[in-house]
Amino acid sequence: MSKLLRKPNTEETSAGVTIVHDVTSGNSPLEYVRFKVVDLAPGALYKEELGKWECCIVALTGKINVTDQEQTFENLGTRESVFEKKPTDSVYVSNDRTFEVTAVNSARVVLCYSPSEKQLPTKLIKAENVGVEHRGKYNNKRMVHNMLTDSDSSANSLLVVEVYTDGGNWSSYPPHKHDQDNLPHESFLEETYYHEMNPRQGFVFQRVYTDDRSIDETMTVENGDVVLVPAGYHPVGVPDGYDSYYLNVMAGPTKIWKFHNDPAHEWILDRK
Ligand SMILES: O=C(O)C[C@@H](O)[C@H](O)C(=O)CO
Repeated sequence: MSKLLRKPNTEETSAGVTIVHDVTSGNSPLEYVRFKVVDLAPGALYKEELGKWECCIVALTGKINVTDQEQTFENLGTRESVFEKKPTDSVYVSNDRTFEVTAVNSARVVLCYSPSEKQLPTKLIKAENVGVEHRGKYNNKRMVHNMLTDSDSSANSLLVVEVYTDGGNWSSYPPHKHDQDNLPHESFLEETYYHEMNPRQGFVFQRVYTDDRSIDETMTVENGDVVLVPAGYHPVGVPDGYDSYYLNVMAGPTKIWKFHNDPAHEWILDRK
């Protein structure tokens, strides 16, 4: 299996808590992005001291309470399935704080991290304040939920978006990359993809490749998988009959998303 593809863990880690994914700099090629998916049974508690990491806690499905031990936000979460295709609530918690998440009912929580030194206020990102964007034409249509964008000063480094791609379409396409710290032309941002499919037995294909092909992996991605993008172009193709959801976390030395399209395929954008 590709080193860039991670399968979900289904074994309970402690009472009512399953760490489905845990991508760290120790077990991956990523230095700027850490990523975790946690399943909580009703009433279960997950607690973490952040140290020098900022974190965006996404109420992916189900309902949760979140506290940073000063403020508490209750009944966060808007959906039972990501395929309800409506935005959800998140909480931004800065470095050097401790947070707790308690499940009100059965919940899946996504934790998105990047290195951070400067403390910022804890912030509730309410579903109704998440920007919804429609991109693309022909078979390149997708819908994006912008939870933390590069123009949002709520976080130091983190970018978090959700992307819906209907069956038969492509996204992160034409292929683009952001692996050179060469602004204003291109920024360096690592990225993770957390994928789901509807119906859940579906699969999508994701290719991650660099110009020199030192990375060139084409992966069959199934429900609940994570794909790591340390560098390179990273398009996603979705077979007919199945809808795709993914959540992206991006971070790097500068919080600017300035991507570079693969020149071989950029013409896709110029079609009338
Ligand atoms: O517009 C899309 O297809 C989504 C992608 O831009 C995705 O968020 C990404 O690849 C970011 O670099």
